[in-house]
This record gives sequence, structure tokens and C-alpha cells, in this order.
Amino acid sequence: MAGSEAAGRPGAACVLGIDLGTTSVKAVLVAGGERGQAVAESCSRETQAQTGSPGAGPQGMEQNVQKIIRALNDCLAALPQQQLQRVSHIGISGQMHGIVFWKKEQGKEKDYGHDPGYTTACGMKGQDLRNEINHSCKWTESGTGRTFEPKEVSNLITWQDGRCNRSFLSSLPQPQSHISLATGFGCATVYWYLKKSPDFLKSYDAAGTIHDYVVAMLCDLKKPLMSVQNAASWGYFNSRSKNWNTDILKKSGFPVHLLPEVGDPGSIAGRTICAWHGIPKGAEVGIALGDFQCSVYSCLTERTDAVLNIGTSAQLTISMPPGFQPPETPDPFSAVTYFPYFNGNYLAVAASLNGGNVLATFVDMVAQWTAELGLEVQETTVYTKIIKAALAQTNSKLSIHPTLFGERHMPEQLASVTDISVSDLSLGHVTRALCHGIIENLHSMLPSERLTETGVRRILGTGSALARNEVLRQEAERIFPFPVIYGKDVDAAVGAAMVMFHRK
Ligand SMILES: Nc1ncnc2c1ncn2[C@@H]1O[C@H](COP(=O)(O)OP(=O)(O)O)[C@@H](O)[C@H]1O
Ligand SMILES: O=C(CO)[C@@H](O)[C@H](O)[C@H](O)[C@H](O)COP(=O)(O)O
Repeated sequence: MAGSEAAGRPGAACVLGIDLGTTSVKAVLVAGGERGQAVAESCSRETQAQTGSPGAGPQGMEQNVQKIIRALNDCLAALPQQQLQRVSHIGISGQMHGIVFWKKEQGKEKDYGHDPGYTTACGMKGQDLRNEINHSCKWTESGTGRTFEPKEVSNLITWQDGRCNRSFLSSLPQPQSHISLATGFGCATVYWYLKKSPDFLKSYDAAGTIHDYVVAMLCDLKKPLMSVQNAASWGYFNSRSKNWNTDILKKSGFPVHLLPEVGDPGSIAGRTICAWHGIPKGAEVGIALGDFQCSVYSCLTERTDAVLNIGTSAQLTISMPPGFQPPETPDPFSAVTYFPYFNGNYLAVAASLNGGNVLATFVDMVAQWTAELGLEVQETTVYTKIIKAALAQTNSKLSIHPTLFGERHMPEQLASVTDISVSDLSLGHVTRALCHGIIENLHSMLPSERLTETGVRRILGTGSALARNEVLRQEAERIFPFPVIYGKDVDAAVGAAMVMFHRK
């Protein structure tokens, strides 16, 4: 991003960018004007939102929405009020595929209408409540102005959820979508509840991704709105016609009333219904976007760029030429899928389910073993130690195939370790081999030869797991025969803000 001098100039236009990631929430204030934009302030907070998965068993992967929103509120509370007061637009991205259910119907006045203590988003009380009651969140006064907390909202069933196994998925109707249906996709999860726990769905009348939920609350949308990017990540969505497979879904009893309306990425969903952490009422809120697409948007400038994004998961991607349309029927065994980007364009993506989450699992394992041996060690200390040890061990014959979580094109192929010799068992050897394996796995999904064929000249690196781990960067630079560039301020939250700036 250019224009760093613009960032702090008083009165410069200010846009808030948010990324509701799988591990952490990121928020940035981007300021600027005609000479470009720059990140003026940023904040991130881990959500620690992982929670139990009632009824779905060990394959379930759910997150507590209250904890995600708490991390969001903590981030905004940490940003300077005087700059929040200058925010005119809000861009929101987040972890795709997942689904949150909530209740938006107007409340029963008797429950609230006569409760003098109940106030609405904008502080309306008493008889005025009639049309303001919203079951899905409660607005309250906080130290930094009004903010909302979730109410009558389900957990977020995330993209990592594995409850829909292969036999369950094969029992579902064939989608008309260019993306193969997979477990953790919103529509697959709805079908799971429909068949395994139908009463669960009766408690809710709205659904969306976690970032669609936040947009719906900020703008008090009567019907949730979802971008093509997120709709494609749910399954049963035709990106060419921009419609849900409504006929197919209806015939199988799918509760189509839960499906959000769909809009173009970059469009405006609405305006904030009241001040939010000091951000003025009436700020324009963009339709929620995919975190991956926003990470790419934050750094992709040349058609010859490839982007390597490693957060909780990992993606290696190249942009497709304008006018490209993916095959209507996807190859379920293909490691590369096509994701809607902006302006009707597509990205070819090697979307791995194994990225930073593999390192996080290894760190957790080391911490647990240490505790079992009677010692206590903080996870942050483990990260520091394993990275330091691996930096001192530049090579390792150990071979780790890191797919702890399988891959969508090969769900049964889990992780494996081979070529284990006594001399390669140090913490440094194992960490080096693990980082090599994560990058090599992505490379096997989208090989350098294909990147070269499409004219790729350099790789742009994004995502916290890459930014915080020099060993991972070294392995990327070894494996790919292209320069790997790590931009400053390149992540999904920045990308979401830039989308808003470029619309203004
Ligand atoms: N202290 C640390 N040092 C190095 N890497 C870390 C550290 N803490 C977390 N990570 C890595 O960052 C990843 C999460 O990145 P993040 O950008 O927060 O993910 P997301 O965007 O999916 O929420 C984790 O999976 C882990 O691999
Ligand atoms: O699974 C895919 C694509 O199919 C990924 O893009 C996935 O949606 C994203 O990684 C998730 O949105 C999670 O992103 P992140 O939390 O790893 O940043």
C-alpha cells in the first residue's frame, strides 16, 4: 500500500477492515486519500473459541460465537477512538464455508415491550420497542461506545468440521456447482442437522457465515446477505447464475428459507444502525467477503503473481484470465478448485486443510507431553523454541507428509512420517521436516511447473503462520523456484478495507 504519509493526516478518510479468522480476529484502520492508503492502526486477538460439538462426535469442529465477538470487541476497543470516529466504511472478511444460525424474527413484545430496562441498538426504550426487537443480538453501552453481544445464536460449525463423512455426502442430492461439496460446507451441515437433529433447525430462522452474522447485526438486516464468494463456499450454489440450487434443495426438504440473499463481492450491504465503538451511525458496511480472497486482494498486483497464504489453513493461488469460467462439473479428485474473486473473475486455488493448524497441533502435542512429564510450558514458548531449533537445523532427512486433517480431494490420506533415523529426531529436525512438509504438500497440489506454464514470476507470501515462522518462509523459498516476497500489511483485514476504499 502506498501513501503512508496519508495515514496519520488529520481528517484523512478512514476505513475499518476486519478478518474473523479461524484462530484470531484481526482489525485494521486504513487511512488515506488520492495519494493512496496505508494502515494507520492494527490489532489482533486470538479467539480461543474452540468448543464442544454436541451430537456430532469427535469429528465436529465448532466455535463459540460469543468468544469470537468478544475478540472482535477487544480489538476495536484497542483502536484509537479519534480514528474510529472518522470511519466511513467497514470491510469485513472471515473464515469461509462455516455456518452460524440465528433468530432474527421480531420478538414477542410481551417479553420485552414492557421491560423498561430493555433498550434497542440505538437506546430506544419502552413503547418504541415494538419494531426494534431483535433476538439475535443485544446492544449495550461499553467503555468505548455501543456494542453488540450475540443472543439466540448457535455455535459456528466451521470449515474444519468433519461430521459429514463420505457416505453421508454421497447420500445428498448432486449439486449444480463448480465446487465439489465437502464436509464443513454450510449446506452440507444444514443437511446433517435436517437428517440427524431436525429440531435444532426449528429454533432458528436465519443463517450465514460468522462474518455475514456480524454484517447483519451491524446493519440490522431483515434478511441476511451473503457474497458470491461465501455462497460458493457453502455448496449448492451456481456462481455463473449467482443462484442457489433452490429446486434441488427444495425437493430434498432443505430449509431454503435459511439461505441468505446473495450479492456481489464489493457491494454495500447496508449502513450501521447506530454508533459502534465510536464509529458513527450510518457508516457503510460492505457485504462480507472470503478471508482468502481478501488476503489475495491485499497483495496481488500483477497477473503474473502467485499468492501463498498460510493462516490456520493454507492456500496457493493464481488468478485466472478475465472471462474465465470454471467447468460446470468439478473433478472431486482435483487438488485445484476455482474460487470466485471480484468482478466475476476467478482464482485457481490449491486450498489445503493443512497449514498453520498442523504446527499448532504439533505445538499443542509438545506442550501436552511436557505437562505429562510434570513440567509446564506456555505454547508461545514452544513456538519460539521449535522455530529456533529448526533454524539451527537447516536440513533434515525426516520426511513428514503433514495432512493431519486430510485434504478435500483425498480425505482419507492422513499424516505420515517416513525415513526416520536416529540422527534426525531432534526438535530442530522434526520442526524443519514439518515446515518442509506443509509447503511440499501445497506444492504437490499446484506444482511449480503449472505455475511456470501460466507465467508466474514471483510468489507473494501472506498470513500470520508465514509471517511469524522463518522456517516456513525458508522452506517456501527452497521449494518454489520463484522469488518469494513478503509484503508489509498484507492480510485479509487489510484486503477487506482496501475493497471498501476502492469502492469509495
Ligand atoms: N507464537 C507463534 N509463533 C509462530 N506461529 C504462530 C504463533 N501463534 C500462532 N502461530 C501460527 O499462526 C496460525 C494462525 O494464524 P492466523 O492468521 O491467526 O489464522 P487465521 O487467519 O486462520 O485465524 C496458527 O495456526 C499457528 O500455526
Ligand atoms: O478451505 C478453504 C478454501 O476451500 C480455505 O480458503 C478456508 O476457507 C479458509 O482457509 C478459511 O476461511 C480459514 O481461513 P484461515 O482461518 O486459515 O485464514
